[in-house]
Amino acid sequence: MRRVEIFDTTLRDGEQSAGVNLHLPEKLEIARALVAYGVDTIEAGFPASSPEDFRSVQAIAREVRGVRVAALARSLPADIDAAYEALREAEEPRIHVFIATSPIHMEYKLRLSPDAVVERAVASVLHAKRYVSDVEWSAEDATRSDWDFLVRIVSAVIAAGATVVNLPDTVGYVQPEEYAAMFRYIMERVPGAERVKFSTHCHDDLGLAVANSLAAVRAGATQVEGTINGIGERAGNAALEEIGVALHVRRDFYGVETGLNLRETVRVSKLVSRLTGFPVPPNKAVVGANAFAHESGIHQDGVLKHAATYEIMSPELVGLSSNRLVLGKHSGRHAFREKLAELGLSVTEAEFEELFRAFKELTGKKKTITDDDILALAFDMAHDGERLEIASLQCSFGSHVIPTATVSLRVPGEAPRLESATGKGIVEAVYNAIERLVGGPIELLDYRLQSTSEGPDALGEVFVKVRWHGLVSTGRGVDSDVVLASAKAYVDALNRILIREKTLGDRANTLNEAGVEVAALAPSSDARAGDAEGTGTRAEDSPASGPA
Ligand SMILES: CC(=O)SCCNC(=O)CCNC(=O)[C@H](O)C(C)(C)COP(=O)(O)OP(=O)(O)OC[C@H]1O[C@@H](n2cnc3c(N)ncnc32)[C@H](O)[C@@H]1OP(=O)(O)O
Ligand SMILES: CC(C)C(=O)C(=O)O
Repeated sequence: MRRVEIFDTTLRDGEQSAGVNLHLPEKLEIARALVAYGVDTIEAGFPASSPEDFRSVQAIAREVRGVRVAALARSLPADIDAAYEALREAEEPRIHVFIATSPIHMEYKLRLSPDAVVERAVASVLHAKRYVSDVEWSAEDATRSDWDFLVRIVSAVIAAGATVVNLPDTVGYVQPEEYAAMFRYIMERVPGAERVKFSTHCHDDLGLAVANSLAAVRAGATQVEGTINGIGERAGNAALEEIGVALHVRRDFYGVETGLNLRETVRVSKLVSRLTGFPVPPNKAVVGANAFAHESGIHQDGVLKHAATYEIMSPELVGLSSNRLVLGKHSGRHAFREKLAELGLSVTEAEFEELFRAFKELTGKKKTITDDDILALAFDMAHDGERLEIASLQCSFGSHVIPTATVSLRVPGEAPRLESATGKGIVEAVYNAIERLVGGPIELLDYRLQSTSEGPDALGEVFVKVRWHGLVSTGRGVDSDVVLASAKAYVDALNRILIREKTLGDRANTLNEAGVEVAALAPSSDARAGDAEGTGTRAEDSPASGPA
């Protein structure tokens, strides 16, 4: 198979993304990850552009081994001198010189005639050749250049010693067939074309960067340039992870191979996303969070029967441990049954149908259905009414009173329990009272309050995350009164923990973050009577012990 080299320019063109500024330690970390990913060349920067870029290229050239390191330079002696200085200690240095060849760039930007551009291009290659044997030459804006002019200038730079000829689609303008035709046209007419590598470098202004790169490979290009996650100037560059996987999955079509270690794909993508602060969209090909997630019933059924029905590559190929079946409103019975089995819930056929109906109904109210939601549905079905519930709530708070809450809690199989407590705020007072009622300690890990809609009749919606009995759970409460919504959310989270303990039994311990043994609901206690925030009040009718 023909070998296609991968030229990564995440640290040069990728860093040209508006809003990205990578510091040296971050660049070194990315460079090392790129070596593990198996790229052939890392374009480490543009040394003449700033002392910081110079130092980064120098450090990568000095410290990163097992890869070719390239540095960019304009067709100016000083730029080329700086590139060489920075690359001096590289194992395999490459100087990358460029000049624009399109009429618009030559006339308005460079203010040079085509003859002068050819002269500068040749002089820059000759200058770089004094330092290194490996010189890449790029025709900036090649795709808006005259093809015969490209034949002329490419012939001249090859004669001057260029080892790689890059024909970039600098402004993301070209179409796949057109780009392929351009490569063929030039490669067929340039003397010595067989001695050099032809390279593609595409931008994504029309969303075609990857398609154009692949079209050039079909036409004979032997080097592909791009960036991880497709970051780069304007709409970005061609996404290397997509190209790498496309060339592998469709090797029957392209007949080429790369040196990429595809199992590093997700790892390097995540690293670049984290260090650049550019999130990867969930629907992004290959590395998006949903790239191997299936939500609709027909797809989930197919994947459960044979993954290849809806997956053209395995998640393991790119370094993921498995695909994901996401339960949502489009899911069907096969996936739901699989989830129940995964959660260790065994139900009769009639119960299954009832649960499935309840699940479908829930998808109309909630965007994401979690394992806890399924457990709660199963528990509700099996133990109708066996839940903690706020029976009543009385609050006293204001600008000059200590916030105090009295909560009456319905506990399965008992008379309601009653407790009062104070807090720094009224919600804390409510939570302290509930903690006394069920037996703490309960740790509040997160609390969020939002409105369900706009306008005066909007409801307060509270989300909490708590740790109790060593288990962590979220809870949700909705009410026109935000304090009551807060109480409901807290109790909902506690119910979910109780459900997990009851439904999963021993398996709950595998979910037990703290490794603490799961306890039964503790008796209502005055254990915190001396607590600075507690009133110590204990209702007379509180039972001595709670349900097992
Ligand atoms: C398509 C690409 O991605 S090319 C790489 C683009 N990357 C960058 O530009 C990032 C780094 N750039 C920089 O830090 C700065 O632009 C520098 C340091 C390189 C130059 O800064 P300045 O000297 O202030 O020039 P400025 O950026 O304003 O203008 C660019 C100059 O380079 C010239 N130029 C552009 N390309 C080339 C080239 N390939 N060869 C020679 N000269 C060039 C322009 O004509 C212009 O020259 P002028 O000042 O005589 O009109
Ligand atoms: C310098 C060249 C390779 C470039 O980045 C472009 O044309 O987009």
